This record gives sequence, C-alpha cells and structure tokens, in this order.
Amino acid sequence: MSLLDHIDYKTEEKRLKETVNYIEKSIESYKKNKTMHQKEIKDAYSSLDPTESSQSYVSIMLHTRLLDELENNYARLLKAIDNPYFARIDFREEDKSNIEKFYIGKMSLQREDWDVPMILDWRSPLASVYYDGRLGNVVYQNSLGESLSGELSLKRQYTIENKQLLDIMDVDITATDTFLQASLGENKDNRLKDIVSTIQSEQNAIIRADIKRPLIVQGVAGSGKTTIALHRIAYLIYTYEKSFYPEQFMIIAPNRLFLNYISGVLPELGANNVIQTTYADYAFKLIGDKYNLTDSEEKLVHIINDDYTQLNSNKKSLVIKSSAFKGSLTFINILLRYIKNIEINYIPKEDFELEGHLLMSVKEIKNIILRDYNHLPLYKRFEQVEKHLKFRLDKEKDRIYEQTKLSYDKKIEIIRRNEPESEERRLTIVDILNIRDAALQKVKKNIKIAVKTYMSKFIKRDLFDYYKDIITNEENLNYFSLGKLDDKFASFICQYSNDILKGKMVELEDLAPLLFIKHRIMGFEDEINIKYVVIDEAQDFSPFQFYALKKMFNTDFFTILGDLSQGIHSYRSIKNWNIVLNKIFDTDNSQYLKLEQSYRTTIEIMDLANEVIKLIPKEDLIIAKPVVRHGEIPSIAKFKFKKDIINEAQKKIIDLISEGYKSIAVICKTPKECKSVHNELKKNKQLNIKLLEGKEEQYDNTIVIVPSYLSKGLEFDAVIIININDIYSEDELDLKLLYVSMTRAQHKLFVYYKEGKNNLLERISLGSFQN
Ligand SMILES: Nc1ncnc2c1ncn2[C@@H]1O[C@H](COP(=O)(O)OP(=O)(O)OP(=O)(O)O)[C@@H](O)[C@H]1O
Repeated sequence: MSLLDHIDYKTEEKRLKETVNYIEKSIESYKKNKTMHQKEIKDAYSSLDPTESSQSYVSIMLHTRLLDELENNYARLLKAIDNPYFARIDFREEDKSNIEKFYIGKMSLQREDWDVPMILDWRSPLASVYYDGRLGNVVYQNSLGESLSGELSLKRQYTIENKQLLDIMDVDITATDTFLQASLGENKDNRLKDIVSTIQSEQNAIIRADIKRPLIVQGVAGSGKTTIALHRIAYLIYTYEKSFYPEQFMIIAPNRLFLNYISGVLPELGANNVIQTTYADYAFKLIGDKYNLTDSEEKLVHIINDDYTQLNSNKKSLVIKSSAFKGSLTFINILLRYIKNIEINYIPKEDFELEGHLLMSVKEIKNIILRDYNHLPLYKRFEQVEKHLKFRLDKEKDRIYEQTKLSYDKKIEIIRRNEPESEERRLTIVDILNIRDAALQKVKKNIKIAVKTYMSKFIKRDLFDYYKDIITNEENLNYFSLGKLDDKFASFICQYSNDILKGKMVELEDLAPLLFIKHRIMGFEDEINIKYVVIDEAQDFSPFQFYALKKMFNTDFFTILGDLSQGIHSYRSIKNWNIVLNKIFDTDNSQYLKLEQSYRTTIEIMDLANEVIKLIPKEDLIIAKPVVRHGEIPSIAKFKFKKDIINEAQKKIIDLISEGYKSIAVICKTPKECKSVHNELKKNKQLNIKLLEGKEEQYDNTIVIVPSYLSKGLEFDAVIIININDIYSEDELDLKLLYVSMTRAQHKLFVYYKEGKNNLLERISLGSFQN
C-alpha cells in the first residue's frame, strides 16, 4: 500500500506539520528568551556593587540557570525537528471511555494547552506498551512501580526524514516487524546506532529491569547487548533524574577503539556526561601512573600463537594458571586475610599516655580501627584515631599540666611549712622551682608532640610495596593461602610477578587486586561518586575485577552484559555467570536474563558461525537464533598460493565498495598475519585500508584489517576472513576467535584460506550447512 492510500494519511500529515510548526515556534521563542536572559545578566553585572546588594547576584544566578535550561531544551528541539517521533499508540486507560493518541519520540514535548504530551518520551512508563504490548489488553508499570492496565488499540510506526512523512506502517498482532527488517538491512558506517524505534520486547525487559538489583545478561553475538546497555543508561538517567546525575553512571568497555565506536549513541539518546572508560584506564586514574601496563593483549597473542610451546611447554600452563589465580576468589580471600593482618599488626602495642597518664588504651584504639570505623580504608581510620587522640589530649592536657605543677607546689609547701626560713631553705625552693619549670616545659612540649609521636608508630607503606609483599613473597603467599597453594605454583607466580613488577610494569590481572588494596588500605584521593555501573563484554572480566568494582563503589547497581561463547580471554576470566550471580552478588537479589535472538547477521552467516561454535563440547552453550533476514550464503574458498588470496581479496573489496557497502573488514587470526596481509593489500593504491593494532582510539576508514580478538564488539557490512599461515585449530580458543570473526559481518561473509594443514576451515567448507 502506498503512503497516500493509507486511511489516515491526511490526518498524520497534518499532525506532523503541527508538531514541526510547534517545535519551530518553540525554537523561535527560545531565541527571544535567550536574548532576554543575556540582557538581564549583562544589566545585572553592570549594576553589580561589590560592597553591597545581593539583588544583582541573585539575578545573575537566576538568569544563568534559566539560560542553561533553555540551552538544553534548544539542543533537544533542534535534534527533534527533522524527525520528531517514530511511532504512535492509541491507548484507553482502564475505566475510562476516551482513547488517547500518544506519539512516541526520542524526547518529550509538552504543550501548555494540551492534557497529553505532544510527544511522549520513549523512556516514559507508558511507552513501554509500544515495545511490549500486543493489541488488546496491556499492563505497564508507572514510575511508582504500580501496575496499570488499559487497552491498546493501535500501534503505528512512521518513517520521517527532514520533516517529511515517508511511510506509515500499522503493526497488528501477526505482522512481522518490517521496520526492524528495514533497519537491519541497512548498510552501516563504523559507528553504533540507537534503536529506539525497533527495540524488541526481550530487549525492553532488560532496558527497564529493576534498578536496585544487579542484572546479568547473557546475550548471543549480535543480540544487541552493547546497544541495550546504552539504552538502559539513557532510560535510567531519565527515570531517576531526581536521584542520579549522568556523571554518576559509568560504562566500562574493552578498549578505546570500542569506546569510540559506541560514543555517538548516548548523546543521540540525550544522555550526556556519562563516564565511558576501560577498566585499565579507570584503574590507572585511581592508582596513579608510577607503573605502566604490559600490553594486555600480548599474553593472549602468545597463547593464540602457541609461542609458549616453543619456549617451554610447562610455562604456558603456569602463565595461564597464574592469570586465572590473580583474578580468582581464592586470591580475593588471600588478600582479605593479608589486609586483616596488616590492620591488626600495624596497630602500636602501647597505650596513648602523657606523663604517665593514660589517655587512650590500645584496646580503645583497636576498637576504633577494627570495629567503629571498619568501613573506612585503613589510613582514613588512622585519621579517625588521630582525631580521637587529639580530642582526649585537649580534654586532659590542662589537668595533667596542673597536676604536674601541683606536685611541685606541694613539695614547696611542705618545705615552707616544715623548715624555718633560711638561706638554705630559699635555695632548695629555688631549685625545686627550677625543676618544676623544666618539668612543665617538658609537659608543654610533650603535649605538643604527643599525638604526632604516637601516630608515627602507625606504619604506612606504598601501595606497590604491599602488593609485592604478597604477590612476590612466597612465604606470605603460602601463609595467607593457609598452605593451600601448590609450592611449585606459588614459587612460579612470585618469580613471574617479580619479573614484571621490578620493571615498573603491571599486567591487567594485577589491577583489580591493586585497586582493592588501595580501596581498603589507603583510600582514594578524591571521593568516588559512581552510583551505577554498566560493564560490556563482561565475559572477559575476572571475579576479582567485578569484586573490586563492587567494593569500591559500594553498590549493587550493576548491569553486566556478555557472551560466554565469545570469551576469548577465558584463561583469566569467568567461565560461567554463576560465580557473578552467586559469589559476587547475593543469589536472591541478582537477576539473570538471556538474549538468544541475533539481530546483526543474516541467517546464512549465523548458521555458519553456529556450526563453528557447536564444535566446542559444552552443554551450556547458547546457540544464536538469527532474526528472519536472508542474505547470500557465505563463500568459503581455498587457494593454493598467498598471492591468489590477496588478489581475490583486493577484487572483492573493490566490488563491495562499488556495491555501496560502507564498512568492510579483513579479519586475520593474529596481528602478525594482519601485518603481512596488510603489506600485500595496500600495494593496490585504490584501497585505503587501515591496519588496526589495538592502540588506536578511533578509525574513520571504510576498510580495515583487524586481528580476530580485536574485532570483538565491532561490526561491519562485510567481512573477509583471511587465513594463510596462522591456521585455526579446533582448540576452544581458536573456535571462539573464528566465531567472533564471523559474527562481525552484517550482510556478507567471505572466508579465504590457503590449502595445507587448515583442517578446520576445510571441514567447515565441506559442512552440510552449505546447501
Ligand atoms: N532491536 C533492534 N533493532 C534494530 N537493530 C538492532 C536491534 N537490536 C540489535 N540491533 C542491531 O544489531 C547489531 C548488533 O548489536 P550490538 O553490537 O549491540 O550486539 P552485541 O550483542 O553487543 O554483539 P556482540 O556481542 O556480537 O558484539 C547492531 O547493528 C544493532 O544496531
């Protein structure tokens, strides 16, 4: 049906015009108001008298605030004007007779003369029925969490561009979501986009899940985890705007390139100032930059390359084991014992006294440290002790001074009373007076230095000294593990860590324990004010990484998203979500949701990728179900020579560009192979191909060449997997790397490999799924 034939075309056309006109008028009135406020501020400044009158200050403050609000609204209106809304629902509240029409957009728009909003924000409670509700009776929760019901009689979607209505689509019970199909079929550039108009019900449940309970989401490749994570933040900022500032939300992503890839979404959703960081960047901000990070991917690359086997077959398993150990619950417990030991043993053994007078006993001091202020970092507890000591001293010092004086005065009095006046008596008294004065001087001096002297008995050490004291000291490691660590392993890990730390380097695995020590012992210089944390690609986190964040931020407000099938760092990270659900958070409180539908790839590509991941013999593996979108069958081609692969890839890239694809990736297994393929491909001057090595913070190229592990999280219109020397084996890690590489493709996938020992790709190319 053409747009003009739609029964409501005229009404909808009129409504759009009306909305656009209203926004235009609002923009005009903004401009007038802005000039007015600016003039008020200027006038107030010119009549500002520094000696008097707060009137002008008040005026400046008021108009500055109003101007800020105005600027915010203006930015929102400008954003909305070309495409003010994307959907409409017709809804009748229970027990009411009238049906209201609600137009849903990325922002809300109120008209003073209307009862219902002109545009309803997609994050508002009622808008939820658009995402969840089928036509008929529906239930949604209002902002107080109460269930409200009503009848949904229409769900309508619009395509609007540049203020023009291009399409109207009514969604009934059976209609497949053509809008979703259209959106998934588009070619995309190298930035993630918002999906407000096509959020699916299972995704909506995650976006709007209870804020108070930690939420763990296992979602297959391309199920929208990253996208939803960002929408959830935008939703929470809107819903809880009175309780949280955007700056109190933090999203943690795997690397800066990825952060750049997602950076456009939150501003587009009206959520500015959210902290977007990587674990390492944030950790270094808190622990300082005395030490540097070893290349966090280097270990993975060694493992992928299987370099260790050439060096020392045993070393690989020990390196892997120590990575896992540093992130484990076992190590958390060792550190907890170690810190407790510091707390107890670093307390001085003596009471706090002045001139033999007890001011505070060790027992009291212990109580301050171990009981009353136990929630604070140790050094902050020391500060509390100092305050208490000062308080006691202030209270007692005059009395002690007077008592000292009195004891001498008494002696003099006795002499005066018992001895007759004589030169000798006078000299004795003068002597005593001199001794008294010296004693009082001493008391005065001791009063001055008493607290400082006592506090100097508390030992303070550098963060890294503490860490080395446990991770490079075999005796301590054994002692605090209660003798449960294997001697050979303990010895290896100490030596291995010492080798790294002595070069003023740390590995990614060291950051969580360092953060935790800093949190419990020194405390952080600036107050940490993060209230909500979202972690993407969380399958690569260790238990300790989650634990350290939870403790530092002192919150359960977490959304954690990941896909275990893409856990390519599983040598150092969680193996399943249970540990997070039950050990890091409270089992009864944490929520677990699954996303099984994949939106990124075509059925044909997903089928092929699923064949790969199914080769991992794991029962709990979740296989992705692609949404119904067909495309070309991925082509897998074998070549005799490297040069043939390069030629074919060059040709294919040129074809893809001419077909209008906006983002193309060549993915090789290792960085080494990427480099070598890049050197060949770039000989064709027609191709501007960028090699991604992991250090870059952004890329704007259409064509990139990227190692498999770095492609995680990204997506491209078309992917060409090239495999020449660093062949894929059937190891779990290799299967995951190949799976990740394949699932980056939205529309087209090509696999080119060199004949020889490449059994896995050979096997896949002969697979039954190839028609
Ligand atoms: N409801 C939706 N409507 C339209 N597009 C969607 C929807 N959900 C997801 N997508 C699209 O699917 C693609 C994959 O999304 P995203 O990258 O967020 O998934 P992911 O689960 O984080 O993937 P991966 O784990 O493989 O990196 C994106 O292009 C996103 O825009």
